[in-house]
Amino acid sequence: MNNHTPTGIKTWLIDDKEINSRLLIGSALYPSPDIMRQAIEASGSQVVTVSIRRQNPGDQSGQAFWQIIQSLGCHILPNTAGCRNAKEAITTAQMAREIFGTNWIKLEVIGDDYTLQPDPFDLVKAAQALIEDGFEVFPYASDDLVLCQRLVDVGCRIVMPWASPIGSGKGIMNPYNMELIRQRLPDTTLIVDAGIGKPSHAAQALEMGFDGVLLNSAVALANDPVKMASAFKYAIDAGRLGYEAGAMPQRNFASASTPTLGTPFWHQD
Ligand SMILES: CC(=O)[C@@H](O)[C@H](O)COP(=O)(O)O
Repeated sequence: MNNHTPTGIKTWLIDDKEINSRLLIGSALYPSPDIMRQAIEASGSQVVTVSIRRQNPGDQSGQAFWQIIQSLGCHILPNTAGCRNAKEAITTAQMAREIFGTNWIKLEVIGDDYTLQPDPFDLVKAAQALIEDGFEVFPYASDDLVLCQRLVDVGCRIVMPWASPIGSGKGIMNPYNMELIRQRLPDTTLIVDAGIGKPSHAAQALEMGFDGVLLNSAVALANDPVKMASAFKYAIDAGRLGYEAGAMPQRNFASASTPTLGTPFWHQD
């Protein structure tokens, strides 16, 4: 089977689904539903996260939005955005499963309103309960190694540490923490979720060996969301190719790239 995309990027698996793009994209904050559609198409993403608390496909108000999402043919990743404890998140996830017909859930349990930092205690509690209930849980976590490990311990096959707070656009705040999480959880699918502001931030995440990136604000709030979505597509492919190619080791000293030994050719007889 040829598992390469036209750009040379290998396909990968999320759960049992074969996916071409390593970009997962949000569906909020766009200037209009049509710009959202164009941006998602330009991004090449095949996984779109939707908030059940903000956009109910059963409501008349959400009908146009939902029709666009369905027409894209992407995998839907419902999220529990806005939930502030395990009980709310579990109930929201169960509603999402019925409405969207998927066992995938992006689990958000917010612990602090200012930073939108996840509540680590209720996050692990909710993740465990949802996994026992048959969900594929995509937990939004901070860049804390022990929290990510606990999520794996309770059965998460995917963990999504933040780069920086949601909507901040600051990129990877703590590269050391992120490198540690990648090294210590080599068998876990790790997706950087939140805080990505520029295509170079996303490329950096992929170069570090993260399996994918989930973002929303950087595209939706760009001056030209469609062009920015396209920029992220190329950046993510570049970052992944760079990771697969294996970067040269860094050195603290210079090493001439042009050898200067021997006689210049114009002095040779
Ligand atoms: C849409 C969504 O799920 C966000 O909550 C997600 O965490 C992305 O964050 P950014 O908007 O910072 O990319």
